[in-house]
Amino acid sequence: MNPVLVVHGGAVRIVDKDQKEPVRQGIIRAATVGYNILREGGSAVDAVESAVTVLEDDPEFNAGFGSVLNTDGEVEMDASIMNGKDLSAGAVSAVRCVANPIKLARLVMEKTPHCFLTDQGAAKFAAAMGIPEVPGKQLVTERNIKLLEKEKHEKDAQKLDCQKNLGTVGAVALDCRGNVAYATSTGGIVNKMVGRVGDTPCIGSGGYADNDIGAVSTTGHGESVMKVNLARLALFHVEQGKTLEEAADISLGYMKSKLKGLGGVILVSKAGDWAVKWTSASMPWAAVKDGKLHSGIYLDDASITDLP
Ligand SMILES: CC(C)C[C@H](NC(=O)C[C@H](N)C(=O)O)C(=O)O
Repeated sequence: MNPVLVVHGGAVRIVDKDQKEPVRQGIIRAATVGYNILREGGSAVDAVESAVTVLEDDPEFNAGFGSVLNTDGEVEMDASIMNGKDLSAGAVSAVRCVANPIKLARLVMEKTPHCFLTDQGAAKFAAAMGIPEVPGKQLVTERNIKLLEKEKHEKDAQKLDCQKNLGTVGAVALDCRGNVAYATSTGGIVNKMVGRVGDTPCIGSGGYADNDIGAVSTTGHGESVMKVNLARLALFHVEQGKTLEEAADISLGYMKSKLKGLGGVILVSKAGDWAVKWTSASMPWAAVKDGKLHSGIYLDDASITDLP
């Protein structure tokens, strides 16, 4: 089986001119790291975890270091991961002082009898697993302090603003043994209430993976994504015989028509097909298959190159 790796860097985002290149570079770096794991025979779970870790460490994206701030000016992060082989899943929400929430989500999946830990319990578990605590302030970037200030001064703060600098991250993979997996990680939405949990850690909303169908990772307005179970909905349509592109269009279209919710999805099928779709202004993405790297940010700027 030829491995496939797809990553995204969030939806509803107008990438500033001076940010376009670092965003593209970050996405390509993550795709390359993930794909190299698959190429060397590694598992889909390892590949998606590593790709998302690269993006959590990159301040250009709204996950890990670079996460947007809640109304108290703090970082609270959500993440989830799923193994399509046995439907095992792990998630964390409202975690504050870890560098890589996706690694913690994987530990929840593999080292506990549960699939979802939150807030203080997640922090305790992280400490028990020997994950170093990072001071919350270390995750806060100057850009996100400014973004929160701007958001607080805007009258219509609840309205989705396409100028906001956002960038939830996610990955899906198919490995050479035919296993699929997804990972998604986010700082959520700027100026969110303390304790607000979005779609990203919710299995079926932030992502889904089943070897009999494929894998999906989502981004978008969390309150909308959750209400339609966007990831599972997309895979349902694949199960019903739709192509990946059709399934993505139908499920994103449903979210838009029912809730005016915008977002994006990346998908890989068990057969090794892949698709990327969004209803927002843009979505940085990259996909690697057969050594070819496909990437883009807007609708009309997809490019194909050989993987370095
Ligand atoms: C404004 C939104 C649509 C932008 C999008 N945000 C998320 O994906 C947030 C995540 N789904 C949540 O709700 O917690 C982004 O980061 O690109």
